Amino acid sequence: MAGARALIRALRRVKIQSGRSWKQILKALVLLVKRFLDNPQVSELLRFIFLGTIVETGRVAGAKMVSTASFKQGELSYEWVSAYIDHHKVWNHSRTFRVVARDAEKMANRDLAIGGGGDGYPDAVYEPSNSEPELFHWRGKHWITISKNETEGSTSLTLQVWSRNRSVLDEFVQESRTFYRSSPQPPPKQDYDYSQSLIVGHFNQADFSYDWVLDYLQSENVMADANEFTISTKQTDAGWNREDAKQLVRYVPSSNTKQRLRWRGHWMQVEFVVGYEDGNGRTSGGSINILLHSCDKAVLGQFIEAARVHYTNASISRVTVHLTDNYGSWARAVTKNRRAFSTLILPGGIKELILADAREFLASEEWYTFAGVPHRRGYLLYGEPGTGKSSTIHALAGELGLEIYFISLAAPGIDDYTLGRLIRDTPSRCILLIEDIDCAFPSREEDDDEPLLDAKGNVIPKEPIPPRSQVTLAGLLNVLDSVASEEGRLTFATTNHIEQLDPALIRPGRMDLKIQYGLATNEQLEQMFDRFYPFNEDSLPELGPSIGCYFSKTTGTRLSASALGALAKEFAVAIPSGRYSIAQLQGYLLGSKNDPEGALEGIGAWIEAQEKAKKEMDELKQRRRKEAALRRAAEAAAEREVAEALNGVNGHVHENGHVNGNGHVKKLGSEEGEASDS
Ligand SMILES: Nc1ncnc2c1ncn2[C@@H]1O[C@H](COP(=O)(O)OP(=O)(O)OP(=O)(O)O)[C@@H](O)[C@H]1O
Repeated sequence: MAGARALIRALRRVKIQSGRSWKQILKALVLLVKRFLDNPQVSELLRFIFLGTIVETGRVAGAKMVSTASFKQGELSYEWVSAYIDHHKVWNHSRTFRVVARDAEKMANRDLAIGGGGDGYPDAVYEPSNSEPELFHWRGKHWITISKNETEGSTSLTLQVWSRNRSVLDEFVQESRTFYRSSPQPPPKQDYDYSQSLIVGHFNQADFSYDWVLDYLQSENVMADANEFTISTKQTDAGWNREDAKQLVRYVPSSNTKQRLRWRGHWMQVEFVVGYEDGNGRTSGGSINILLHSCDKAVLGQFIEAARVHYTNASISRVTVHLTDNYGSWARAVTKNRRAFSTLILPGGIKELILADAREFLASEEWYTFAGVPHRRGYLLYGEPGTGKSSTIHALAGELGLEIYFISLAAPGIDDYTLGRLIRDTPSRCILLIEDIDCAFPSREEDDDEPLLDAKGNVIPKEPIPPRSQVTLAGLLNVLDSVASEEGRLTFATTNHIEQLDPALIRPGRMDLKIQYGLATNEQLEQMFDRFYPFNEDSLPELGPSIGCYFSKTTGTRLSASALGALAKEFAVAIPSGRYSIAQLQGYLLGSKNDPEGALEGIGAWIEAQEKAKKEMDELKQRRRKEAALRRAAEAAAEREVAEALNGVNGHVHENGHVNGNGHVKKLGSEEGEASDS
């Protein structure tokens, strides 16, 4: 408007100054404009401006008609949209692909694979790559152009939704998300860090939750989808292949394989990171990483709780023993079949006493708190080897439903510091088992005798000397008294040499109940025979000898319960009481598993052989000791002779000042000697 007014004012001034009429002035003006437009450059410029205005107006109007969104790989939203458009076969008309070799069976859109006809060889699969925009007629009413861009390792999808209403894009994204969440097809394996959007849980092998999760995942058959395995024949790996738990070859997850499974409506990715093996064949440092397709932390909590409950239930029939690694951490757990308490053969009332004591202790936590007494209890089981100390602890753990945390004080890497850490890391209500506690104190005299030889000149093995421990008495006492030991923990220590233990270690408060395990009494021997040869009425004699059904060698008839009882009594009295361990006799009876009469018949000869071997060994030891004593006496006499001879010389040397103040003779040829000679 301002421009038009200025033009009118200018024309007025021209009219006044020139004295021409308005008609003449306008005519001149039209002529001027016409000349100007006749100039081709000017007209071209004007046309350009005109067209530009139209295009720009169209573009602005068009931009209001389309919603654009891009999705970058590495973001979960990319996976939603990608899975959704794969499902709708958007790329089927594309002409730009990358061809990869995959198993077409596992592809979301199998139309993009050139199948090999099930020949067991990978198929050629077309993966859409940098593409021209593809048109997708979504829900039959909205047009969406989708293009894929790959530049320098970064991939993205760009969507243009042709609608004036942005809510169409919202709905599309929402639908992709829902589709992805509820898809029966497992989500693709993720290599990206989704910790910003999803819950990620790391379960380290050193933590007990690792065992829960491992056990739980085994039961969920997580390996079903895997295509990378380590083949194992170890019994401890049983479970990853559930089809036949007894088969010898097992498929265990290889390092860093990622498996997907759906858990209570949530997809999760399980990454199994294999640890490293130490010199003793124990692995540590492994982990299980779980990427949970949820951002609700409560879901992770539920998962852990489910794993814990599953583990606890599964352990009811088994006893779990936790072992340490070479670095002083809890490394792995092994499970053993529970040993029935009734299979322990101990003199009257001992096992009942231990069980009742432990039960009473576990049930009286409140009392301990009330009385201000640390809630812990120590048991020392001592006595001859092979008399049932370890077996008692395993049976007790099964009976009380507790796990065993086993520490060998002689294990490499266990010192005062690591021992303290191990104890701190054990949960409350467990059995802490410290085996061969005497090896913590190197007071035991080393047997430095020369090896004993038998009649044939073979070396007779010595009684094994427990390896020395780096743990000190003070360190062990500290750990036993520490606050960390006050949480309802039963500490069991075993030893074959109670006489070598410091009284401070076994005083009440540290070791509250001390139980001696002796060699088998007649009562125990009878019980043992009964356990080996029980009578089972239900066993069918026609099937031949079996557990609970034995036959007489002389008559060929089945042995009755009373006949077996009589054999047991005879067996017990045939063996001198307190002479052999249960383990020794167990070894003997294993040779006549289905033959009680044979076991009784052979026991005399067995005892004879044992006694003979023992006598020979004692004689040999005695002879050797005598020889060693004689040899030492001869050596001492020879040393004395040399010393006396030297003393004679020293009488002379002394004058030259060569005997030191302590009466010790300086070594000839030593610096001092040489100096004085010169
Ligand atoms: N009292 C027992 N009752 C039942 N079985 C026993 C008994 N004593 C020994 N055994 C059997 O003998 C074997 C060794 O027993 P165990 O390891 O419990 O003995 P230990 O006293 O702990 O020996 P060590 O002192 O050498 O460790 C086991 O197979 C066990 O079944």
